[in-house]
Amino acid sequence: MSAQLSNDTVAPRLLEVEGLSASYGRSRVLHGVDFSVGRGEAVTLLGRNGMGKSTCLKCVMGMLRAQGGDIRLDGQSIRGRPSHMVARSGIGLVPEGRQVFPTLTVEENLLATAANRHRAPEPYGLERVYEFFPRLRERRRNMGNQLSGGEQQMLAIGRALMTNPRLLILDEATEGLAPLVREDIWRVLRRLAESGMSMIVVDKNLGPLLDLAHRHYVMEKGRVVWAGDSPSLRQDAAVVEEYLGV
Ligand SMILES: Nc1ncnc2c1ncn2[C@@H]1O[C@H](COP(=O)(O)OP(=O)(O)OP(=O)(O)O)[C@@H](O)[C@H]1O
Repeated sequence: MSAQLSNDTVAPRLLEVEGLSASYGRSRVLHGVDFSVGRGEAVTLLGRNGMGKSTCLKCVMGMLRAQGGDIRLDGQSIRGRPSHMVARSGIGLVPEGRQVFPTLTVEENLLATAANRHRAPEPYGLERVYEFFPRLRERRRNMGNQLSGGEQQMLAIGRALMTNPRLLILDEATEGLAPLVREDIWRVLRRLAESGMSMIVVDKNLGPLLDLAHRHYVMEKGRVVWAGDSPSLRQDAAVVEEYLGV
């Protein structure tokens, strides 16, 4: 990691999280978490339930106040920014539980999020989202609550894309979906990664994550206990067994 840190001083990575600590009430759940995402890199946060992955994402998104440490996007601190400003800075969240607007159509859902857009040279519009998700084009006049779970997930990803993210964050994007639908979602995420989208992915399915992501951070009780690339994690059966219980 030291070689990586010395690189960071030359050119900041896209996202740098350093010494992050956070609590819920009096209970501290993050104890100095460090991780980073390079441009065009897909990174995962791994670990069993309750280890602090979602809390890290909430702090990055400005949905929970970080108590210590720093969060930098392109070298600039975004710690303490409200979430709509974080979105406008270029971080798009696909939240756990999807949270699509049930009484808006697919198209209205997509356009509603575009209000918080980050300015980009090649902005995402409806057409570009529909290219990734032809199914959403077919369903564009349907209400959010008329969609299947998989379609809602596609819409949640489409909505995040409409903000023109520099960094896309996905929290449990395949949870509760049938295996074939999951595979559709993984396929789209691989296409996005291949298109150069920087991503943080939190998910329980290690196999597809090893194919999708370049690097991984394993969390245990609010700390990063292992960091490395996909080939190293594939080979490290002890880490997988001890911290991921697979
Ligand atoms: N709103 C909250 N209020 C109080 N404690 C919370 C809250 N949300 C999470 N926690 C606690 O914080 C710790 C970290 O939870 P977090 O949701 O970040 O874990 P996680 O690794 O994302 O796991 P999961 O996959 O279960 O979401 C856990 O002990 C959890 O019980």
